[in-house]
Amino acid sequence: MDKLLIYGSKPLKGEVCVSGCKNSAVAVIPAAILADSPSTIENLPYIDDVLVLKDILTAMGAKAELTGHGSMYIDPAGVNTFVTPMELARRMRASYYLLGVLLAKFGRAEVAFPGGCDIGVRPIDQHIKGLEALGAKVSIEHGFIKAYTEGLKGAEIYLDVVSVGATINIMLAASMADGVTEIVNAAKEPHVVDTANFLNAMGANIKGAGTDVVKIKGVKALRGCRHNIVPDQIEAGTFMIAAAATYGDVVIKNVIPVHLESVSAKLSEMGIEVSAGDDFVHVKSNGRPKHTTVKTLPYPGFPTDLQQPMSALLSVADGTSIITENIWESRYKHIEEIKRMGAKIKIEDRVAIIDGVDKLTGAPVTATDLRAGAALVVAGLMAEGVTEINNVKYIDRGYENIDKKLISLGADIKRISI
Ligand SMILES: CC(=O)N[C@H]1[C@@H](OP(=O)(O)OP(=O)(O)OC[C@H]2O[C@@H](n3ccc(=O)[nH]c3=O)[C@H](O)[C@@H]2O)O[C@H](CO)[C@@H](O)[C@@H]1O
Ligand SMILES: C=C(OP(=O)(O)O)C(=O)O
Repeated sequence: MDKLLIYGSKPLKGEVCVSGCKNSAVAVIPAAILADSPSTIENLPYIDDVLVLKDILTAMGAKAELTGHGSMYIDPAGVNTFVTPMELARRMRASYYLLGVLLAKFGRAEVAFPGGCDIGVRPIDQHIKGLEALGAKVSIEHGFIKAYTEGLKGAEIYLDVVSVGATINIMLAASMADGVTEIVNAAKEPHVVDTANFLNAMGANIKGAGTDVVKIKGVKALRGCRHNIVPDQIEAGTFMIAAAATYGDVVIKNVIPVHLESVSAKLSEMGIEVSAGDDFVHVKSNGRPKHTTVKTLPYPGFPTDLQQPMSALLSVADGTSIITENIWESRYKHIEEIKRMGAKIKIEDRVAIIDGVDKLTGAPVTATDLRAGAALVVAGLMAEGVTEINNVKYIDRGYENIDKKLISLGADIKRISI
């Protein structure tokens, strides 16, 4: 298992290009098998989740091939099963999108219970409620979610909680249902919109993605298309935070600045210079950030996926900062690790009280999940001395070449393969 050695206290300077969005890629790739002809997906991040999905589709009979950097050709013609391979499906969260996809395609789906980051209880009751409203019978048996329908029919579905996964899964299933589906209290994240755009490019009729109410008029068939994945706003936000943490001066390219408004606003409040162009943001910091409060919320609120990297930055802010994690109840596992580096943080239920210290010092630490890993990278970049990050596999699930990109900005990082 790889580890990273970060020799910290080096300001990041220069330009870095953001890859395609993980959470969009993991929805669009399975969606491609809804079509009756091949698709080419471009701007895909080269990360473990994408490679696992490629293997899942291949195991199910599709032709899924990487055709150059960031590009995957998917021919669904050979897909011959409604059962997902358990071992592969459990290696990621978003394998559950095959539930909506296979139900729409075959009227049956057997999808292994998904894995993904251990950041709290991750129920799927809203996915199930939505699929049942469309006319599926759903049961949980032997580690599989099994769904069956005589024919999906459009319905109005009110989500009790704003859920990215449930919104996308229902959209996938409803795209070829008979009649109109309305998802009320839908998630508005950029990856929800990107998935709807992909489905529409294949011939679906989805309106309102990016608002609270998504309307899907079912169509008889979908055809393959070419699609460019939107930039990853979480990777972009991580680089923005890393630039601020190292008193750096970084232009982050290939982004959609409006997707980053909550992060830009928060960094600006903390005294960090943030400016934006059409497809880039520029982050410049000359000194210690001011303390602040952060509350994680569904989009367009501050994203939970950036809470962990942000907490690393706040550990050296001037004064006491308060973070409230409203989405996942166990998303503070990185805090014990950052405390080994000298941070002063107290957790009370969903609130982290962070007393900013003058500096962090490098230590051996372990990533417990993807964004915990990103937080430790940010901490390591600003710490005095060497930080050794173990369990880098979690980081590789969601960041393409994080070490190489940071090295290109002047960081001193070594990857050790054990
Ligand atoms: C692959 C992917 O896109 N992952 C993202 C997705 O995860 P994921 O789609 O799993 O997260 P959701 O948006 O569904 O979860 C949001 C909240 O709703 C709750 N909930 C969710 C579903 C459900 O059926 N019942 C229920 O109660 C969850 O416990 C959580 O508190 O959105 C999260 C919130 O932005 C991000 O942290 C993840 O990076
Ligand atoms: C929690 C995350 O991912 P997943 O839902 O794939 O586990 C994440 O991207 O931060």
